[in-house]
Amino acid sequence: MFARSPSSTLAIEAEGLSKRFGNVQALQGFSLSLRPGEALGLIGTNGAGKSTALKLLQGLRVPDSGRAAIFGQPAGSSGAKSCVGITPQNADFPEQMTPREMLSYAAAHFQTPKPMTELIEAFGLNRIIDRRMGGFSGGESRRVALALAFVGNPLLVFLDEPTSGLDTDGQEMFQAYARAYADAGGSLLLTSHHWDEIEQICDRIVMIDQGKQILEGALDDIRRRAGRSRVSFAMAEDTDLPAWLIEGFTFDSGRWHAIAADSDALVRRLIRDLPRCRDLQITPLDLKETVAQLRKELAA
Ligand SMILES: Nc1ncnc2c1ncn2[C@@H]1O[C@H](COP(=O)(O)OP(=O)(O)OP(=O)(O)O)[C@@H](O)[C@H]1O
Repeated sequence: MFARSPSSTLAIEAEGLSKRFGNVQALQGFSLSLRPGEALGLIGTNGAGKSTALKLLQGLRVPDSGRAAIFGQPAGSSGAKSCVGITPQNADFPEQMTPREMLSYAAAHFQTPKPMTELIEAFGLNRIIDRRMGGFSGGESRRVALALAFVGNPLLVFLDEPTSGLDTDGQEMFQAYARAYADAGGSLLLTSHHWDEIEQICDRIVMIDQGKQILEGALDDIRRRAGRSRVSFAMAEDTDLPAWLIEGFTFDSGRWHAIAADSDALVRRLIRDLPRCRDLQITPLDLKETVAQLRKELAA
């Protein structure tokens, strides 16, 4: 379904990338290796340096220091570009063209482009594929932009906030396609503020804060490192509860919740002190909670 990488060469190999804009150190000493078939999520607050990192890796900006290679070729070189799919920075498509014309035009530049039918289905373009793009909604343009990233059947795709402006259907379609792309050997680097999207697609995350990498690892390792689970049970908010429980738990949507390092011990205590509690559950933390927990520990 998707192109396979030619060898075991790393899809991305970046070392010590730094970029300053005036007084702002947008990125400092950014290093990254991405293997074929890996999906990596770059996360961080607004202004953390994510788009800057992507632009340096795409060769759209020149770093002040450091170097980056794409499948062994300098970022921004024609060799690197031929391996890469990106979404256009602004989806200001020519108003008179249709998505079919635009995608066909782009496809003609690649040796083994994706079949049009696959892109139409993957990104839900059937209703708009033959409409002129003048007047397209933000979400419609975004769907075309995402299809453009994949049209050349690339070995590596860069996606900067791919689903911003997309409706739920569009988000789900994109997530399924991106995950299938990585499972078939494609490499993917995306930025997103949607934690659930990162969890759906990515194997690994890198977190940036004020231009510096502060957390990196496979999602499973990061969850293990956080070493916490959520313990929750169903009970009315106005129940008379033991004092220790009121201090440690919060109430939300009909359930009491706590984050615990030793969930078994907490459950034993609950059963002893609150035998009436119902539907006791131990669940893993979601990515947002896991990262918040690790950041708390790093700051301590
Ligand atoms: N061309 C530029 N000129 C001046 N400052 C810039 C420029 N590009 C980025 N910056 C600054 O560099 C910092 C990093 O910006 P960047 O766009 O990489 O952040 P980001 O993590 O992608 O943020 P967001 O989540 O808001 O998109 C910010 O403080 C931003 O204002």
